[in-house]
Amino acid sequence: TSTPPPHLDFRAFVDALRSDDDLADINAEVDPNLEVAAVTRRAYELQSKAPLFHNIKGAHDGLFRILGASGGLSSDPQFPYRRLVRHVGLSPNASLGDFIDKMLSAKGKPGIPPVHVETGPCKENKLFGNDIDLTKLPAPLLNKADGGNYIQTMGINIVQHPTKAWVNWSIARAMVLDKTRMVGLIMKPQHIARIYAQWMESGKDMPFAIALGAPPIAVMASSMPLPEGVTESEYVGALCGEPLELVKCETNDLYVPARSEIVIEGTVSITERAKEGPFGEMHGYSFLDEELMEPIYNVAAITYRSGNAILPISVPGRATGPDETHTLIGTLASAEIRQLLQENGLPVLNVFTPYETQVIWAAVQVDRKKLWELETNAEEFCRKIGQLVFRRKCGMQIHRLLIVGDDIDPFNFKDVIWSYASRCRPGMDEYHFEDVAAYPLVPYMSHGPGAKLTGGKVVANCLLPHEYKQEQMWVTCDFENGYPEEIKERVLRRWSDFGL
Ligand SMILES: Cc1cc2c3c(c1C)C(C)(C)C[C@H]1C[C@@H](c4ccccc4)[C@]4(C(=O)NC(=O)N=C4N2C[C@H](O)[C@H](O)[C@H](O)COP(=O)(O)O)N31
Ligand SMILES: [K+]
Ligand SMILES: [Mn+2]
Repeated sequence: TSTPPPHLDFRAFVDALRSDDDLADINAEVDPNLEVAAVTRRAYELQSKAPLFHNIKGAHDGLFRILGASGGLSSDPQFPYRRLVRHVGLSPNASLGDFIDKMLSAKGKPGIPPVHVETGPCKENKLFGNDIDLTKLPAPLLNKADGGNYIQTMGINIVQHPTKAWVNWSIARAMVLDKTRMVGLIMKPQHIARIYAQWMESGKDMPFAIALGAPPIAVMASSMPLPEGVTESEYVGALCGEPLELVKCETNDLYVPARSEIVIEGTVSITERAKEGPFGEMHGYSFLDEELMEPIYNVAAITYRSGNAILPISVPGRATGPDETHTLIGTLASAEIRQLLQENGLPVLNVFTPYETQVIWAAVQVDRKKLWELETNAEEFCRKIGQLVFRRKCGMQIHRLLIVGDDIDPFNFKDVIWSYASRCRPGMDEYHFEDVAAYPLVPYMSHGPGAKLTGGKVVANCLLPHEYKQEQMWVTCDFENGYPEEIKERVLRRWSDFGL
């Protein structure tokens, strides 16, 4: 069979990065104890090529190579989002707006259920029972403060509701605990936690599978807060217009993408917990007192591709050069927030979480002409948006919404911060929400002055009062807006002659 396109096959995705000259094949031996992660972290921060480590110290029997920064910005400044949009089959010059449009393009369409195939590349090698020793795998230590080796940061956590009506795909971190066990974060209101709670009620351990090196477009849907009850694999089918191909797990009834690099399967205990973390997280902090007791994953089988399977990793941290917790989590939550606001009839054009705000803030771009028709005002409009976004799961990790006009590009932080700094009057233009669910991983919540789990959210109105009812009463003083077309054309034509 011919190799599927990059958005449906991880290996093809890696080859596409190589043909884009956006991949560094590193054959020198590299240590999974911090060195691999440090290289990856610097690759994000310098927006270098994605590092593919072919020679990991301690790798054996084809387990494993490591790919870092699969969701980082591309190394070509002309196409900064190329690596991202390759996940969803868009052309190299596609924008973040195109990426969001693509991920929302299956809304309202019926899901296309995956098809079950007999076997696939992920079945080429199988480990059971005594052959399994997670402590012998080169699972990377990602940050000097981490509490363990996080083998799972970019795989798809697959769990099924006990009624079998819903199979959820998400990304949730997990670290090696011992020979056959991991421990991983399972936190409300995430769907893995909702389904886990159902298994607890049923009194049975929760079957799981983690598919690492899964089809890139499936990784995107796994990182997207799709509505409760939506089976991500069916949404991906609708996105692609064709069903995903899945194979059955060895030790439970779950199904995984047939072309995955590595599959870890087993059951999550509903009784046993262990200390999880600390973990260098998405806001750029690793708190040394992070004492989480999280559920234990009991590993019953590991299956993997021949030819040296590849483990993708994410090394979260400061978004000086964004990593997957910014480029995937932020952008995909933005998509669902836009969908929510548009479905509620609000004149919202786009939503985006600026990397410079560590994706804790989201800019909401409003069509001002349509806003006039609502005959509303800042207080009423901002409160309505806050009530919608802050009371839904897709808004969980956003703590500040900036309401900006259509003269502002939400993907351009200089635009966003200009309107916030100059049009949002302190003490009068911000509407606070203290009774909504917070995102506890935000440092001023987990280690801040107030309650940890609720509040700390605000909607900032970055529109002047008259923009709610008429044309803006100012000329923006920049080259684009401050001069007639004829002058701008003349200046552009003569620019090089001026020697500027
Ligand atoms: C792309 C990506 C997403 C992540 C994560 C990571 C990466 C790379 C790592 C690197 C492992 C870091 C932590 C960060 C950590 C995290 C925890 C809560 C909120 C945001 C992040 C968490 C996690 O450990 N637990 C969790 O519940 N959700 C996570 N998400 C967000 C979820 O994948 C996202 O929210 C989806 O929508 C879930 O699907 P669902 O809607 O429930 O079907 N991880
Ligand atoms: K998901
Ligand atoms: Mn879900």
